[in-house]
Amino acid sequence: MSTIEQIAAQLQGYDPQAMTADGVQDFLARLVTPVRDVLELPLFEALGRVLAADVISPFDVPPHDNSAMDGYAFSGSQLAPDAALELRVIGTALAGKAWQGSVLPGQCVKIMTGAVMPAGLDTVVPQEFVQLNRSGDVERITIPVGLLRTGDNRRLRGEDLAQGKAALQKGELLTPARLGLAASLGLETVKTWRPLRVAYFSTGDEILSLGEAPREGAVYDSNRYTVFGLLSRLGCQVIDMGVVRDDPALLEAAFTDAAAQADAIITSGGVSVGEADYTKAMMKKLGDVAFWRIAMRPGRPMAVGRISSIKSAFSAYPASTGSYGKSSNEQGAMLFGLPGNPVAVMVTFLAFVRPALLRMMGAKPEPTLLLKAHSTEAIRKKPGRTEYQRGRVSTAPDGSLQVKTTGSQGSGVLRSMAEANGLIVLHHGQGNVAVGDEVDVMMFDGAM
Ligand SMILES: Nc1nc2c(c(=O)[nH]1)N[C@H]1C(S)=C(S)[C@@H](COP(=O)(O)OP(=O)(O)OC[C@H]3O[C@@H](n4cnc5c(N)ncnc54)[C@H](O)[C@@H]3O)O[C@H]1N2
Ligand code: MOO
Repeated sequence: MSTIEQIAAQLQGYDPQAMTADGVQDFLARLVTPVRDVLELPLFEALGRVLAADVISPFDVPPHDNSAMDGYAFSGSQLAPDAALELRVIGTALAGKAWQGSVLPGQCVKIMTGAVMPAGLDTVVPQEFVQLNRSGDVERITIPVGLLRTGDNRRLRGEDLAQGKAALQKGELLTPARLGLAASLGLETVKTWRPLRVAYFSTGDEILSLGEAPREGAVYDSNRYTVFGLLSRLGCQVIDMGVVRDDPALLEAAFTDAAAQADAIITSGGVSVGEADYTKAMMKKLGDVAFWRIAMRPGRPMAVGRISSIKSAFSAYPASTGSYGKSSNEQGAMLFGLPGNPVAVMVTFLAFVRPALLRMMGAKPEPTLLLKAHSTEAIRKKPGRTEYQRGRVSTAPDGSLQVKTTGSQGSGVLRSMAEANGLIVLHHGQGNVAVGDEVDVMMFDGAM
């Protein structure tokens, strides 16, 4: 049994001609396998990579008890419930330099934010809370009654992170905050999974590459540019293979070449029922591929599977950024055969390909965050399919979120996609939307 057949057999009621959006996600989650090669990267090169191992804190953070305020450190056991506390100031503790000496009852030390707490002291009174009395060289403070409790304004050693504990976990994407956290532990490098290499090409005789003269019935290729952008935002290494004509020999060369170098291949076009389409036939010949009709709009037809990596003698398509060697995927490269229509490409990428690639990158799977916004207009929707409508979320005068579609929802209309900041997700069972109804929105956020 092929892998596709095996997964199909595990799923109840699998029907390639009637897939739901949820069913596609479930299938893909079973089909993809994560990369295995680990790279140890300096922090400046690790942004957007996925951790291949927990980051263990080599010490307590903060390393000492320290003050959270500019003020006076003292022993809180002297606080009385019914009397102000008067203390004599015997020195100053600066940040970066521990204060030496012992502090007796009735004494305190002026302290700066971040400075190490002097031995035996556990409480800090912020300077604006005290009354300062000076007589000659002697400084005294009075702390009003009822203002503080023992331990106030002191940050405890190990309060952020305890030595030996995981500060970051395997499978987490390295965000700016996580890079900062790793740096705060003094770590110069982190272990990450190697980046994914993704090859993509557009198919169709009517597709022009930029620089070609316009001709009747032909359109400029936009899909390679949107796919390039979406992949780059994900931190993938992209391999642009151009436009491939609807010719069996050219298609075979493109697929086998892509499979030999990439972890995944993304194509657009040729997955519907058009007559002069060799694309589907070639996918079938070279791989283990399912052809789906998905109950969704846009993005109805899609092909998914693996293309076996027959080694080509040489590659005409070197990786455009860096090189981490050949694909190590013995099972062949994942294939995502997206429909040709420009918006269908982007929607199927965001809904299905992106989560699948994140899994391949070794990232911990996280459900897509949907936020709720009130629709400013009525939207017609038939139950029985998932619709992704291009919309713009904004803040309503009452401070709540509202969303409006950005015009024509035709699956070739990129302008309304370019104006949108998210996709309104009208779920499978959902019907018409009335003005003011709450709808779910998948925000583009960092994805595009
Ligand atoms: N009888 C049926 N016809 C169609 C069906 C169907 O179910 N039954 N599905 C429709 C849907 S939905 C879509 S989407 C398309 C998908 O067809 P293909 O994947 O075979 O794509 P093409 O026919 O090659 O192209 C569709 C459309 O998109 C334009 N295109 C293609 N590639 C690019 C590109 N790289 N840059 C810009 N534009 C591109 C192409 O010119 C066509 O206009 O099939 C429907 N038909
Ligand atoms: O749904 Mo097709 O994928 O409309 O353009």
